[in-house]
Amino acid sequence: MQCDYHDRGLCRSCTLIDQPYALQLAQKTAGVRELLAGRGADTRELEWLEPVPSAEAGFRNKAKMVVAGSAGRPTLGILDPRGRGIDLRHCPLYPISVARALESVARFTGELRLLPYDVPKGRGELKHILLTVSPDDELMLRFVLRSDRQLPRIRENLGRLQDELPGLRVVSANFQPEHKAVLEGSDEVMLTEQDSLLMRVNDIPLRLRTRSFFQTNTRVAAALYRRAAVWADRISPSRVLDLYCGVGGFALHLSAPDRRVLGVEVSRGAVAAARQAAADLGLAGRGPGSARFEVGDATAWDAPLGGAPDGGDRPVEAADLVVVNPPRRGLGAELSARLERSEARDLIYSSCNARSLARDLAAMPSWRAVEGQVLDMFPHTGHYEVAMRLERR
Ligand SMILES: C[S@@+](CC[C@H](N)C(=O)[O-])C[C@H]1O[C@@H](n2cnc3c(N)ncnc32)[C@H](O)[C@@H]1O
Repeated sequence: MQCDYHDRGLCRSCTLIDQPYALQLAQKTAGVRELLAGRGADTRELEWLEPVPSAEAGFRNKAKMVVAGSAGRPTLGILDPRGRGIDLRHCPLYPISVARALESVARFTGELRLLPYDVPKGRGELKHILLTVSPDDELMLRFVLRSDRQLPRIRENLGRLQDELPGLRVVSANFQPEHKAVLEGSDEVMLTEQDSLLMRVNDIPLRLRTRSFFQTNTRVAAALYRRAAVWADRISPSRVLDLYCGVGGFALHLSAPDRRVLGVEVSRGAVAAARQAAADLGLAGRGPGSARFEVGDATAWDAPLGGAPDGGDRPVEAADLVVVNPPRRGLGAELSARLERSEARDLIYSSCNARSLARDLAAMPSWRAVEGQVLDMFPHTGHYEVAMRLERR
């Protein structure tokens, strides 16, 4: 893929962009095999499935843009080493609809003369623009501001931006008052009535709220959830536990009339969104065919899963199939130990960091890896997703 920003030395985020895509994919596949084999995971019976490639351009569903420049002529992109803005609004990783929307947003903030936050001087109001696009080309826009001073002006004029961007469904203002390199703060106000973006993935109507995680490459995420669903159908579990469930991508793809699915996630907004999607699909409740979501720390989760033979609740360790999809840091010692002594017979581990995956698998010697697949969620970088199916030895 060719990128002007890269060729002109303005952006170096895509470290592998000069390598042909097929080579990138082959290196990722070879890299994960080597890493797992070298760290003590039981991979003797591991069969690798064909890797899932990504589109080379237009695959990222979320743009996280630092705003800099002047009030009348903002830049949306990154900062150079001296804190000056580099405009990346036509970055080829984003779909055309995102580039168009960023044009409109830049014009809008310029017309309102919202002063970009100046990092070296610690002055200004507008820090970041966060824009997410759904598979139906609908948009969620979040203004990250230093304070609420400019909020009334944004509110008053928002109708103009909505007229220009008919797909703009969700708009919010997030406040990040501190002078530090953090993308967003903990306070957020909605500027539209609609508070979640419909993210239809494989016909499952997931809902994304403002501060929740969503896989950044929607098409590859769709392949990941389909892969997990195929594995689950083969395993045919009656109780599924989805730890680190986010807005419910795995849990809702794995639901079936004879299964109870429980998702656990630390973010309240994500759990609310997952519950809404479950209700939309008619999966609310606790019985067979239900998908339930609870707020909790996955590493310490001990609420009951439901479905005991006596009609009562069973401990969570009694899940037949556990799905884990942790952040880059992985499961850690505590959860690895719980999975090691759990009653579960099957485990699906989806990881965006093969190093922490390898460490966790080495800490769970009673599990053997039987199938694995690299899913290239992040082309042109060294990162990738890897999905593993494990069975109790
Ligand atoms: C890689 S994302 C996976 C989300 C989801 N499985 C999906 O496919 O979109 C990791 C998720 O774990 C959540 N998380 C982080 N630490 C957690 C913890 N200790 N307990 C539960 N959830 C946690 C994050 O909020 C995030 O939603």
